[in-house]
Amino acid sequence: MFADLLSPNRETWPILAAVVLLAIVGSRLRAYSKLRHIPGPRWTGVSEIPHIRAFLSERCCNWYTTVSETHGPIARVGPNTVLTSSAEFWESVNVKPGYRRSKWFYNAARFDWRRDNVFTMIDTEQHDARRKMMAPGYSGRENLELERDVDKCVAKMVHLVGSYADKRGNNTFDLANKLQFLTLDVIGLVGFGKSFGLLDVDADPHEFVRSTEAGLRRINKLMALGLSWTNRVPFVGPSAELDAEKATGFEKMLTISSDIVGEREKVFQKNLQEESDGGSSKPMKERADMLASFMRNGLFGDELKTESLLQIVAGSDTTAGALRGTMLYLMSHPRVYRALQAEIDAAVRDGKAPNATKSVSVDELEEEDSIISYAQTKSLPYLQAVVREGIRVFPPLTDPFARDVQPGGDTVVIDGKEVFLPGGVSVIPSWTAMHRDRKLYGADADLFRPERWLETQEPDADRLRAMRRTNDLMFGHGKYTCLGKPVALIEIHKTIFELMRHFEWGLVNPLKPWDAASLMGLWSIKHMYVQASRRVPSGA
Ligand code: HEM
Repeated sequence: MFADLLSPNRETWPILAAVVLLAIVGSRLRAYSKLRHIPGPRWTGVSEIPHIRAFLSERCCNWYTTVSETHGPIARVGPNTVLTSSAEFWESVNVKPGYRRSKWFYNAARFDWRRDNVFTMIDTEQHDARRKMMAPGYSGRENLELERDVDKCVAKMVHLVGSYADKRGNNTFDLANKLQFLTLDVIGLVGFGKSFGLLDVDADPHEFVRSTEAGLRRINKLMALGLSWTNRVPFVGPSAELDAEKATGFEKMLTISSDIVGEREKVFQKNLQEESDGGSSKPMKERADMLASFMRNGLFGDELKTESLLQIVAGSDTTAGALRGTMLYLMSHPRVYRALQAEIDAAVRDGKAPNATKSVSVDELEEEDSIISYAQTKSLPYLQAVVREGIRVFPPLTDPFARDVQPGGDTVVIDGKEVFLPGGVSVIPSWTAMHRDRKLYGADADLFRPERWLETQEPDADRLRAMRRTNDLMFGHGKYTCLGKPVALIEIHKTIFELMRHFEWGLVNPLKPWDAASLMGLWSIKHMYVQASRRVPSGA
């Protein structure tokens, strides 16, 4: 009989087929039994196909929102995966010691098969040690040039938009594209001490934008098909080896960043040597920026290059997404648009913001104090509320950022009910559902209404605190909190203030304001055509 099965004939084929079928059914039933107590869309208990299809549609976030609305704050989206819109639970997932990042998502985000960066590190001790070396550089503490660098780029952005506003004839332009130039230039200057110069030439000669989108699309597919592990396979996974021949794309980005980092490291090491030989303390005289801080904290060589490249990937699409979303909602909500401009004009009149309205040349705009300072933006409550509301109604992150439940499993309380999660199950945040939770934000949670951040006083102080905590989750939590949060917040507040102070905005096609795809948890947005015209602030 056994010998017959090894060399099947007409009679043994059906037996073989039945055994295979039974094995498949058995494995699916075992998979189903794991999360059968958690509701979810049909087939998700036994198959990954619905989730894979959602990833490949490049609108997975929409599916997540529907699933959360239909099945509640914890829902099953695959035989081993749950989705949560509970802010409290997601917060706890990020601080409980046994939970760790899920390989299937974070491995896909690797851009070199040889090494991880701080974002892709699964091992928590390794992650914590690397993060410690980098945190001072990302904060303003050891990065004294941070705000000034952002100012230079925002000034160039205002100048570029002004050049379109002054154009005769068709003066429309793709705001999504210009905002990406801005965020890339900021990362270049803040992270490497050298801007990529995209705003200067109003072009992307090395095709950074196109290549980033293509790279994200590729890894989105890898992740969807369960092939993230290939990113760790020697010579199969992506490589950070330089190909000097490549004049464009990700390789060019790599060459440019690698050259700058290499140069800076040489100077740093030389100064360090002189210092230890008894010379002056030159390393401290270096540009006090992110790179210098990383090196002062012991990050060198390939690790330094990898982490520097991570800034570009982690910091450009995210911040550009937040800016695009907020500008779109402002343009489509005239009441909010006018209220923000009224606060901006009053701030300029009352001396709470620099009066730069007459200065239109880029040199003048770059002059000290022509761009609102970050400290000044904090005295503008409506602007603060607009920024919070912008990332709430249009979360700049879309998909996974998954975590694995601790090996022994965990019993969690969601909406007052105890739920057991077996060890190794992946937990995914449902960003939009979490940030539009009606119980927390009220019946109008879907509406762009910045006032909600201002009107909640006693006896609702607790609710306001909960709203802020939930909103802050957009930048991660605990030891995974976004390292670039200070950079992003400085950039977003300043940019929204200056774009709304200097220009009136209109959408070219309100029926289809942009083309958007969700790739690896980030928005890839283009074709956001707008018209901007110069404005004279009231009372100026
Ligand atoms: C609106 C803009 C941004 C948003 C919404 C955002 C969001 C996030 C989130 C949610 C995480 C945590 C990921 C996780 O839980 O695994 C994160 C991590 C990170 N972000 Fe951001 N980010 C933004 C801008 C930036 C910028 C501008 C930079 C760089 C200058 C940056 C650099 C990083 C880095 C290096 C990490 C990894 C931190 C770690 O693993 O310890 N981000 N970001």
